Amino acid sequence: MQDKNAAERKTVQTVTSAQMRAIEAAAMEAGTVTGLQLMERAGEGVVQAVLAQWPHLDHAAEALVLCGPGNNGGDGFVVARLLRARGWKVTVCAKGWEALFPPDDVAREPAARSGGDAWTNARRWRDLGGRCLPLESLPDRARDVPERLLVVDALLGIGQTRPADDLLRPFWTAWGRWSESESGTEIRRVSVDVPTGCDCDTGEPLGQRPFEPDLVVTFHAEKPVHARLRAGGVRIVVADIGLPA
Ligand SMILES: NC(=O)C1=CN([C@@H]2O[C@H](COP(=O)(O)OP(=O)(O)OC[C@H]3O[C@@H](n4cnc5c(N)ncnc54)[C@H](OP(=O)(O)O)[C@@H]3O)[C@@H](O)[C@H]2O)[C@H](O)CC1
Ligand SMILES: [K+]
Repeated sequence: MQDKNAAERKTVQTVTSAQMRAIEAAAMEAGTVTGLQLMERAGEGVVQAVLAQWPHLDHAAEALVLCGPGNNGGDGFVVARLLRARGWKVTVCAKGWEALFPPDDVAREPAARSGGDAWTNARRWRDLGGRCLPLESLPDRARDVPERLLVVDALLGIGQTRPADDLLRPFWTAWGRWSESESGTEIRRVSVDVPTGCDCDTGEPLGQRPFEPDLVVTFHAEKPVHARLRAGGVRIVVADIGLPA
């Protein structure tokens, strides 16, 4: 008789985005955790999973973190800060954070976004001297791509609701140019929580071409999209961020 626990361990818990948000809200409501703690643990989980998957990248690779306008982007700013603290060269390219990183370097703090956890982490990145370039600033020549590069997709997560082509276009355009790069360039791609351009509850693409990660690090439990990604050969890691089962 198969050990019941082993069977349980084999079954992967799957939750929908709505269930995820309810679990998160209940934990914050109960005062057992704050959104900022969850975001920090999410970023830590991504970094640990990347180092476990590709230990040779540590101290040897550069990171390009793509941050979107919401909390998925907030996770990205945490990842950027943690990798920089490990000595990585980190470039952040983002959409939706222009007020904090204006081209004229005079930060404006619009009321709209200030106060959220993502805003806090974007400011932490700025306050340690981190810069934030527009998504259109991605290196567009193969020779400008470092020998070892980690691309972090923190554009959209479980909050994506519509085609993401506009957000992904700058990346796919640059990617097309990078693929001409000399052999030996190693580019690894990791998605935070959910690949941008994927509906996490149906697994269906949102737009023409979703981000194509080698690794996805999700939080607390898989979402329905992850089984489909795993079936397609993508490595899925579930990071524990301290939420109750
Ligand atoms: N416990 C947890 O699950 C934790 C999750 N974290 C991270 O938070 C994200 C979810 O963050 P959220 O802000 O809810 O959503 P996203 O960041 O995925 O999306 C942000 C907003 O982007 C807009 N949106 C939606 N689709 C598009 C699109 N195609 N193009 C542009 N913008 C889009 C939308 O806002 P609108 O007002 O424009 O509709 C989204 O709200 C989760 O995935 C985790 O990474 C916590 O950090 C840790 C705990
Ligand atoms: K993502």
